[in-house]
Amino acid sequence: MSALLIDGKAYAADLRNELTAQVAELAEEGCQPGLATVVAGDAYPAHAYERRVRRLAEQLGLHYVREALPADVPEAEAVATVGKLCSDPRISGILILRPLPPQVSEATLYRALDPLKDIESVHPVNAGLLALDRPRFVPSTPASVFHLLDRYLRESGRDPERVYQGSNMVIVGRSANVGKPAVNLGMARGATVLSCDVHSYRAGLLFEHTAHADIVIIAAGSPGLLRGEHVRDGVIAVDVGINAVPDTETGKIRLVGDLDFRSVAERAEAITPVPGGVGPITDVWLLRNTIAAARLARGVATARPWIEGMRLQPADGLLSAG
Ligand SMILES: Nc1nc(=O)c2c([nH]1)NC[C@@H]1CN(c3ccc(C(=O)N[C@@H](CCC(=O)O)C(=O)O)cc3)C=[N+]21
Repeated sequence: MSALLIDGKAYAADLRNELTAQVAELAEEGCQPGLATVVAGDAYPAHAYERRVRRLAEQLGLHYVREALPADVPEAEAVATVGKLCSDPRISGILILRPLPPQVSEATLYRALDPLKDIESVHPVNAGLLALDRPRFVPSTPASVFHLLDRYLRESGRDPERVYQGSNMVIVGRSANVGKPAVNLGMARGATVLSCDVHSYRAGLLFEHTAHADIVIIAAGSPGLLRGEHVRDGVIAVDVGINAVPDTETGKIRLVGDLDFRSVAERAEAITPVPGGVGPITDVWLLRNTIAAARLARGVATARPWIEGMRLQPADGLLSAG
């Protein structure tokens, strides 16, 4: 079987078009959503992603503010910067880029966020709402995974909910920003979800589990970890890995996923490529959450930033704006 390629770039382009229309709608009401990013230190991944996000925000015509802090920034100063952005009325959403320098605790900085501007749902209140299946914002990477799965299933003529409710979903990787929220999203859709991580691998269980999966979502940060012999024929494989590795022939650095693409594609029904799969949707979804935050701040009833096709109750009915 040679797998169907799920084209994340095309999906991202369609989503971008939707956002263009939403920004135009808000502009008619005199509202310009604003996105602020906080990047501390000089970690390449943080700066590369900030550039992606900034480019898209500017293309969409959002107000954009970038706070760049030095690598030795005291934690209190980073907290004060976030606090300043929280009280800036022009800012609808705030993205704190990872990784942070070691002296700045993610948990401390995330708690400084106004939950209504926390567009990655890293604040405990928003992470809790997501765990309760009532998300205010769905974090962009797991949201992109399920947006892509939803759309692929619908376009292949199936009802996503019925597929999820009858499926074994194996999620490899337990990060707070991808693996764990993805487990919640999978459960909220009725899938039978199994979460694996390095302990599953060390115990020799990982490949036993993936061999029975109908849907595999892998965000392990381990290039080519899952190979064709580790999955069953007909699996739907979603690769969230973004690993920079030297090309074996040219030695040039290239991006690869956590799937051994060629061997898994031989067995899968459908597979996402790296690059060109989940990645390109991520920054678009972040902007989607930013625009949703702007609409929520204006009390626009329809601003229910859940993923279409999910039976998730919107959070804004649950909490006051506090
Ligand atoms: N708070 C926070 N949230 C993040 O989501 C976050 C972060 N910090 N820090 C850095 C990482 C990195 N990250 C990427 C997202 C998409 C691509 C992406 O779209 N990659 C393209 C390829 C890009 C290229 O070719 O250079 C693709 O997969 O097709 C890459 C990297 C999000 N990050």
